[in-house]
Amino acid sequence: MFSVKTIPSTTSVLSTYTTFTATTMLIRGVISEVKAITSQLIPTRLQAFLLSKLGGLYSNRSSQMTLLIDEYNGYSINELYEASEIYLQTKITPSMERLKVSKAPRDNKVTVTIEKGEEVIDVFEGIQLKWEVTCVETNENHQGKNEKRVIELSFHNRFMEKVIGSYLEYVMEISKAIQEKNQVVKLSSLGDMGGGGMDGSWGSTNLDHPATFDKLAMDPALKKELIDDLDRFVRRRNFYKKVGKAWKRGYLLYGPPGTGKSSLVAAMANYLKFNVYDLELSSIYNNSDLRRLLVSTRNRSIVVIEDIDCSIELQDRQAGGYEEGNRQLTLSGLLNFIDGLWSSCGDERIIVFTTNHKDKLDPALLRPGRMDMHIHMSYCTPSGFRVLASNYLDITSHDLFHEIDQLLMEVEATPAEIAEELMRSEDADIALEGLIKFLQNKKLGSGKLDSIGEEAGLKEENESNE
Ligand SMILES: Nc1ncnc2c1ncn2[C@@H]1O[C@H](COP(=O)(O)OP(=O)(O)OP(=O)(O)O)[C@@H](O)[C@H]1O
Ligand SMILES: [Mg+2]
Repeated sequence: MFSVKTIPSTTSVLSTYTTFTATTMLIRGVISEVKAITSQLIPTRLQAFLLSKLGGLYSNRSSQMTLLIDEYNGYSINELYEASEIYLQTKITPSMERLKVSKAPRDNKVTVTIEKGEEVIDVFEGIQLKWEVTCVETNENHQGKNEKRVIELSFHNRFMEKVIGSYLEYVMEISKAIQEKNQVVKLSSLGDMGGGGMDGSWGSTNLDHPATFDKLAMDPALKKELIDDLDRFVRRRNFYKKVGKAWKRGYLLYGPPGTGKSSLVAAMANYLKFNVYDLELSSIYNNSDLRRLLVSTRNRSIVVIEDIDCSIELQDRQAGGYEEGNRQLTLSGLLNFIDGLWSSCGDERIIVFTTNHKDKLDPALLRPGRMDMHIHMSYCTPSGFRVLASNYLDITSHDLFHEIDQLLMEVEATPAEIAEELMRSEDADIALEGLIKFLQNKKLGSGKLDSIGEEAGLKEENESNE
């Protein structure tokens, strides 16, 4: 029997195991071959010497098995790495010499993680395991660095199956529970955002957006429909499996600027606790970049493409510069990834497109089944105004509400505009009067009014003109 210590370069647990078995068999094969050859050609003493050397290469090694857990798995994040990192946070002891501490804007506490070079000893069902955080140099560029972190897990090789079958599962479970407890929704964008890569990889930060469905001024029935739709979506894992559909959902948000499309995306993310990937198409040059980025997004996430009409237009203009067929980002490329490749390589994915001009969109995007729900975000209604008044002024009724309701039915004002007016004063009377003035001005189309009296007069005049 020869024992080997394999250092598989792959990070997948299953393929690690396969490599292990294959390598053992290969070495056994080589040794028996050498035995066969040496017995024919080489004197017996030399034979013994050679075999002892060759055998020693392996048999003198310890029976220790080391699994390497890479930070990246090709272009995508290695979930096992993340899980291990989080799990190791629970194993920190005062005897460690170096630890890493950090705090992200929306986190309510500091995070302590193990720094490279530190070791952690763990015991699981009687098995002793050693964790070690290391750093290796690499030719690939990850987030602007030429090194990547690797976590090593060592144990006696006879526990291989148990470690892979139960221990790593256990590590994943513990880390998931910790993540759920400290859940902070992340926003990932292209380019440099702290941890972000200038190399065109995702950089992420905590999504520091307070938007929630409660605070959103939108048609109450539509809001309810959307929340129900999201609830149904996350509940239906088995349904999607059963009908053989990828577990994803697409939403198209359309409406004028300032009606809350971006806020709605944040509200969805905060509601579901899904991370958001802000995919800016103008910084992507071709379909393969797009593919790489989409493949490296995680499960339980929302990919947002804002202003889809402009993004595609921009790409078309650039297209002139990129003549070679595949060096180009195309709408059909985008749709292919959304329908095909990307959607089948992950779970619980939501994609959101926003646009100010639904009519300008390529009909391919609007085809039934492509975006599951089209959501119209529109000008502020009286019921929307109630939500804003309660958000900004903490009031649920006021004498001036009736007049404002009337104006809102005649004037197109976005929730963003109303919100801006309501923020002008903490005094509800002043703020609401200011809002009335603003709406009346808008109704007139122009002109500045000085006093409420004049406004009332102008309003009547205006009405009689109509
Ligand atoms: N429906 C809304 N409910 C509550 N607040 C809103 C709403 N719409 C806009 N606001 C306020 O206006 C600001 C701008 O809105 P937001 O960025 O969500 O609009 P948008 O529709 O995405 O605009 P654009 O088309 O320009 O991207 C928000 O931060 C929020 O304070
Ligand atoms: Mg927006």
